Amino acid sequence: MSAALNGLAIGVIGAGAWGTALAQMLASDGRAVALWAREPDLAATINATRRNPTYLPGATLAETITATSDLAAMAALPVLLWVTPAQFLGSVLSGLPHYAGDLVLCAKGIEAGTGRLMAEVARAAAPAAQVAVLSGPTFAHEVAAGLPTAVTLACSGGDAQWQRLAPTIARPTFRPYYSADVIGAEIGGAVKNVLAIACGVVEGLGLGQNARAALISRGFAEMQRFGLAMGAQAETLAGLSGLGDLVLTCSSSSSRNFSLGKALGEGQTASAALAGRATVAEGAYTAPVLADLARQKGIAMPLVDAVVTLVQGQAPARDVVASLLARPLRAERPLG
Ligand SMILES: NC(=O)c1ccc[n+]([C@@H]2O[C@H](COP(=O)([O-])OP(=O)(O)OC[C@H]3O[C@@H](n4cnc5c(N)ncnc54)[C@H](O)[C@@H]3O)[C@@H](O)[C@H]2O)c1
Ligand SMILES: O=P(O)(O)OC[C@H](O)CO
Repeated sequence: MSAALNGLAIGVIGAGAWGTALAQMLASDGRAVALWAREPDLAATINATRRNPTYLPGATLAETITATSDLAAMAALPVLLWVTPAQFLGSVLSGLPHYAGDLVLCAKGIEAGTGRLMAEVARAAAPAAQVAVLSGPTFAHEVAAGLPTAVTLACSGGDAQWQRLAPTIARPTFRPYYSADVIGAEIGGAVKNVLAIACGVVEGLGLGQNARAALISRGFAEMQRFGLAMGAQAETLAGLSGLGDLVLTCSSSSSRNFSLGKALGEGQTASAALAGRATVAEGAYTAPVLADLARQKGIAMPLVDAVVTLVQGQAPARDVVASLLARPLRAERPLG
């Protein structure tokens, strides 16, 4: 299989919904793309049937996508889009410790146990790699279908890395926008997943559109407080990878995080709502570590705390909403 990857410009690590959709988008103009699947039988299925029935059913994949489960073979590619879920970035990347190409991180989350953002995890596992972050409002099935999509591409290597990556990643309906703010791009994606669970709860409880808009706005205030304290730039948080993705994910049950919250709001227990999911709702894993980081920094994130209470099954959704509404009245300013 590795011979088949010789000379390819780009590969995707992780054949979940997002990795598969990114491979499909990259192959949309006939370019060859390598797609690494953790599951060997899934790699074989993709090559034989041009389908990923486990994670992206419905899409017919381009002939120029070559799937493999040989991780070492991917090291030869100069650009890798890394799309394993956040909690598995370190373990999978440790299989390519000497990778020295462009490593474009696409997972949205914070590592539980360590509190590390994705770029920090990546730099520890593959110190020679040049890290970038791709994040924004991007439902996988829409990208796979070729619908117009815009993302933030935050490059730790600045303009020189952007000049390398933009032509490799951009396609007529997929527009990356340049940023040098890696931390800001990471924080927007990680925090919005947690807030999307809260928006799903609002939907599940039938609390209405006013409540959801209030939650998006006050949730954005929490994202800003946390992000700025972590060194993010305000304009990144207000851009595609922050507010843009928050609005998308908080508005649709196409979001796994939103649908998890909806199930909780409808009265399912957290353990039942989380059990048996083949797909990942990153916010459930990020919420506790995000709340810990915020506490350590003295940053108030009441909505994030509420999501932690819910995903840890400590109280039913109605009680959690009642305590949020009973909080003392205060000034609106987001950073106060
Ligand atoms: N699906 C989307 O629309 C979308 C869009 C943008 C970003 N993302 C982000 O992309 C990342 C991947 O999400 P997805 O939707 O592709 O995943 P998914 O839910 O479709 O699939 C789960 C993935 O996890 C992998 N996995 C399971 N156990 C593993 C393990 N022990 N070690 C390594 N990998 C393991 C599976 O192989 C599979 O690739 C997440 O951080 C998600 O937030 C998803
Ligand atoms: O389905 P979700 O909740 O993981 O969200 C998918 C993407 O992150 C939306 O941008």
